[in-house]
Amino acid sequence: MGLLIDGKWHDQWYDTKANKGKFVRSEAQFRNWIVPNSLYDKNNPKYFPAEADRYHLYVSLACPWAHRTLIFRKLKSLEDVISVSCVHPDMLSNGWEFKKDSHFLDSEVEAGDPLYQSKFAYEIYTRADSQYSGRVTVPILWDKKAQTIVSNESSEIIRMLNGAFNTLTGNTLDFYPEALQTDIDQINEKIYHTVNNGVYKSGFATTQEAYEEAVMPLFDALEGIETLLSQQKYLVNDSLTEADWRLFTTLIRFDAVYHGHFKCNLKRIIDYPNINNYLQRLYDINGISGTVNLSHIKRHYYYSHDMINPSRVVPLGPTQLFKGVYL
Ligand SMILES: N[C@@H](CCC(=O)N[C@@H](CS)C(=O)NCC(=O)O)C(=O)O
Repeated sequence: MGLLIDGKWHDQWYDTKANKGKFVRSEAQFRNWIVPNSLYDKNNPKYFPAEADRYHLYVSLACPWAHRTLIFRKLKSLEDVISVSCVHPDMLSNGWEFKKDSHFLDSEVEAGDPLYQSKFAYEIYTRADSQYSGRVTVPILWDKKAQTIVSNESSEIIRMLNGAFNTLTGNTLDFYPEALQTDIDQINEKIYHTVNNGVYKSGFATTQEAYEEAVMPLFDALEGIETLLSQQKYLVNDSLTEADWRLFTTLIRFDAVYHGHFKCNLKRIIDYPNINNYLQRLYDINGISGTVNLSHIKRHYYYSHDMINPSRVVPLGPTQLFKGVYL
């Protein structure tokens, strides 16, 4: 675990001392946009055109943020338009690595860096900006033509995948429809702070206060979601939207890693009947179960974060991913 400073790799853990034991997530730095051809303006340096076989996604199958982008690639029929490859689940002193390892092969996503045969993900960042300073995170949306990073912010990548490539794929499903955008933004904001990032704030906290400050709102939010889902099918009424997929990637990891490893153990997801039915509904959508790789998920968290789990022993359970789905 580490970061780049002026293009040089430094091995260091998150500095929670500066924030009274709290984990504070840094902002992603590459924030360009792939836009539909009708909106493309070559004079705007932030805009990239929607083209087939031009972009590559570097993901970790363990990472909930990267998982969002894999889901959108699937939902929006982009498998033949945007290529993908994944890092090894162990994120150690060199950060994410492109190691091929027969124990962690995935049936859908190839391992490694097929474009440049890099050893480490930080090489992708320095290829885009040789003086880059900051964290080396996944997902990375890479432009093979301009040889640069379009975006390393999952919430924005999924918006691009949702809307920019429709004329190429003919897939016009819309998970961020205009009429629901205010509601989606509102629920996203709450769930991001309390749940998506809430599990990390709990797990990476280095004081009791910082931990409790994160874990209590997390479970309040889960109770609220459980109640909401007793009245409606999805987070925004009965429409399946981006908000559901953003929540899904945290929920699907919860009982396997966040409950134990991140000390989010007031309850398990399996204890919430409505959330379980909801998870089942999402998991059963065509192609989604194939984006969930529990062996990468468990190995990554328990093995990489040795300051939380010094023995690096990976627990065998749980036996169910959620109610009714056995591992
Ligand atoms: N804002 C980013 C966050 C991505 C992120 O933090 N990814 C984690 C993996 S789950 C990572 O790569 N962490 C490496 C690090 O922080 O050094 C997004 O949503 O795309």
